[in-house]
Amino acid sequence: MSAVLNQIPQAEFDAGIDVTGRVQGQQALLTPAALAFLAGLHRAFEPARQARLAARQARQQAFDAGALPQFRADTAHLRAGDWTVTPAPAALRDRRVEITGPVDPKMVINALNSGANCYMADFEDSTSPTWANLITGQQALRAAISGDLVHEANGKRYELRPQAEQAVLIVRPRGWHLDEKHVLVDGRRMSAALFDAGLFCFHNAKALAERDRGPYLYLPKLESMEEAALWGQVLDDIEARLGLPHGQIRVTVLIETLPAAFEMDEILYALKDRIVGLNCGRWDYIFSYIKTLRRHPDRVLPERGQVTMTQPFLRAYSELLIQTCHRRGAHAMGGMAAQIPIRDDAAANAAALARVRADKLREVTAGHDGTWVAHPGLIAVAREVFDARMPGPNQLDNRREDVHVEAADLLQPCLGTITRAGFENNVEVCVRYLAAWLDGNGCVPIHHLMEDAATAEIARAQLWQWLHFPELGGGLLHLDDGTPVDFALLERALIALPGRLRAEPGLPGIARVSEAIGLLDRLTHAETLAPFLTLPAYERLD
Ligand SMILES: CC(=O)SCCNC(=O)CCNC(=O)[C@H](O)C(C)(C)COP(=O)(O)OP(=O)(O)OC[C@H]1O[C@@H](n2cnc3c(N)ncnc32)[C@H](O)[C@@H]1OP(=O)(O)O
Ligand SMILES: O=CC(=O)O
Ligand SMILES: [Mg+2]
Repeated sequence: MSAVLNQIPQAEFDAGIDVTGRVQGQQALLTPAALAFLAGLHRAFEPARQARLAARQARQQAFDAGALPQFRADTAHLRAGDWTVTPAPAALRDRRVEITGPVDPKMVINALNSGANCYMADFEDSTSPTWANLITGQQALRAAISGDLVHEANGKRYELRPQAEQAVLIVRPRGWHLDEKHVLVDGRRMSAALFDAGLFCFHNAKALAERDRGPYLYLPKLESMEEAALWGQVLDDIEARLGLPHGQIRVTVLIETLPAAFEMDEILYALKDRIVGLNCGRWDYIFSYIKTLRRHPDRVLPERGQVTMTQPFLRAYSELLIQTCHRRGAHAMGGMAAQIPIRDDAAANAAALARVRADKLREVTAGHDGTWVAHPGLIAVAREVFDARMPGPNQLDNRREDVHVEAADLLQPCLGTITRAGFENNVEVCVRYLAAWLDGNGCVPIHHLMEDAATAEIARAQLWQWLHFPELGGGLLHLDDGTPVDFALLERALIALPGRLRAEPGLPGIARVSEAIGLLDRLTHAETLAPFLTLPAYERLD
């Protein structure tokens, strides 16, 4: 890359910005220039962010009143048009295996060294956004990029492999809906998305450009083309202020909300100069299906474990994503199987790996260009499956012209049941995950499955919808053994939990279990489904 970058702008102390969090060493990140840069982003884009969040609410009101998502009439010309996105940079042409994970220094080193093609460093679904986690994560990424990151834990020293052998770094900032309460600009909380993405780009864009890379971002939880366009404006502005060439920052967008599945072409178009691909964020997508259609009793989902990617509505979503991406020259990334290695039980471990293998085989056969793994122990399985079926760096030329997905296919009801084990598992996952999250841990293994904010949201939203089913006009739901699904059932499950959890030694977040139970109880009793679990939980963090 030959572009000459301007110096990062120097700035005077900005009296309008107030940092309320304190973590050792944060001054090196939150310099006057960095803070002025963040304040500039806030002042330029906060009104537009709020307008987009209000538009989400208005759209949800229409869905609650009976409307169903549909393809937009006003953008039919974009869907019909013949255009493609800017080709991927060399570093992102082959991304067959991407490892994801939180941003603590050990994880960052392990993920970059893991042998995966890319590492998605996650400030989102798998990070509990305590101030300490955010600052430590930004420090770790900055040190990793400059080659200085080392870490010591449990008598072991962690060092990075040479840069040429490291996974390509992609960073996932938090979504539009979240605030960063530790940074106030003119007395108002700034957007968490702008904080994460802005701070990362401010400190690392130049060093990445010198390596022929750029800040590469994964953008989560978008609901519309206008939200994508807002990201486009933000990234244009970041590039202009940092003196980066236009298009240096490249993005992959997660299609993980039901409304966004109806605007995939539009989202690609809105970010045409910088988008590299779309990703099937299946867990948030299932959550969003429940949330969007929460007042449509004819579309209630069965228990979480039965909602697999082979269900017709999920198959339609992934196939439409592949077809849309490949028509536009963009990568169609697959998603995350929830199984993780099981250390102390060989048979269970083999079964978990077989589930992962089957999931990856489905993805590569359908035409995905790469996939996600949650744990280094799964890289070999994913790579083997993709290597066997994808000889080139990607399969953009697999156009999937056989796919014909209509709105009704994306909205199809899903057959299945609710068992007692399924109901109780939802309760347990919510409580255990919330307790861990409140304790600062955003990703935990529960019953040998990876649980993060997205998987926990499915459990939380299902409980709300099932328990409110009579008010939604659906009548009382019953478990497959005939037991009514009512608040008494929830109470019985909640009462039994603390004793059971205390018996498990070393459970993450055990001290916060009562608080988690209280929060889940309030969220499930509330008249309306709260848009995100992490909104009320965040008020209790730190
Ligand atoms: C819906 C979505 O958004 S999916 C994307 C978000 N989710 C994720 O990114 C999942 C990330 N994964 C994880 O956090 C973890 O793998 C968990 C919580 C699922 C399991 O964690 P653990 O039970 O602690 O894993 P385990 O003990 O087997 O780890 C073994 C080693 O692998 C490392 N490891 C585990 N997962 C990862 C990872 N994703 N990236 C890098 N290293 C990892 C551990 O740090 C540990 O290293 P060490 O031996 O040097 O101490
Ligand atoms: O972010 C990924 C998802 O599945 O949700
Ligand atoms: Mg997600």
